[in-house]
Amino acid sequence: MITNSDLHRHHPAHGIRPGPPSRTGSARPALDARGLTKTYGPTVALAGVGIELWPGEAVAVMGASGSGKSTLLHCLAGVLAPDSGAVVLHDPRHGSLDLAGLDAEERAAVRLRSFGFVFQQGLLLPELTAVENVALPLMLGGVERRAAQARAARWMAALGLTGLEERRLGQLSGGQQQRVAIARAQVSDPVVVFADEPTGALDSSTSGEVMSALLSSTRDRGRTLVVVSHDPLVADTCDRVVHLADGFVVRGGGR
Ligand SMILES: Nc1ncnc2c1ncn2[C@@H]1O[C@H](COP(=O)(O)OP(=O)(O)OP(=O)(O)O)[C@@H](O)[C@H]1O
Repeated sequence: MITNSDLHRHHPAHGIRPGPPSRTGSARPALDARGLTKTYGPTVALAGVGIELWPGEAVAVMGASGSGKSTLLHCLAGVLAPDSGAVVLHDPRHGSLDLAGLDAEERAAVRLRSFGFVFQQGLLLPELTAVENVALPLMLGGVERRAAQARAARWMAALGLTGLEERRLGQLSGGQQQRVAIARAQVSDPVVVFADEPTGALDSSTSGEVMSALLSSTRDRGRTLVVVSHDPLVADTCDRVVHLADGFVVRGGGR
């Protein structure tokens, strides 16, 4: 069980509003993307996409294979620069900026301080222990090892992983590995967590547990969760579904 007092102890300035999403309580979206286009040679991956992502909401992005979901996620998260359009991030700690106007190095810095990532697999390093994996984003951000690992251990406890801190990846189940990945995504207290098929490698009951951990650690703490998934059960647990087809949002882009 994740308690707000535990998680907020190190972030007194945020004014986090726990509880269900209340979009009317927030003046600005966490991320506001307008007119995003991205082509790869002759392939139009994004054809002019607009989407608002609000604090305290979980949004599923769905669509057929090749409809542009991953490209959209990568443009929203500053992994890729769109060919045109804007991706305005409102981070209460760092102000507002357009990710599309930044170079690759600046986008990497924004990703580290403002975003968290959970993928199907592959983000965790097998040679590190679980707690070292979780602490890594903090250490990359300059936090001293002992403090980073202490905060990492608190996030692991919040996600039901107490006692598994010293295990390596191969000694954890698939669901435990994904909860370690969620702890790692959360440890820097990101404004938005991006999850690309986070339950793709899991059975349905483990998938439910992982989604519930993702939702309680993001949406329920007033943060934003964006999930790309083919699984309608995953989409059902989100507040809103954005449907993409041929690089366009065909349903659900705004509030
Ligand atoms: N690096 C790339 N080079 C060339 N074409 C690409 C590249 N990345 C994506 N594409 C193309 O852009 C289009 C959108 O791809 P994208 O990966 O965003 O779709 P998707 O909806 O995430 O698909 P999937 O569900 O299969 O992962 C597809 O036609 C794809 O082939």
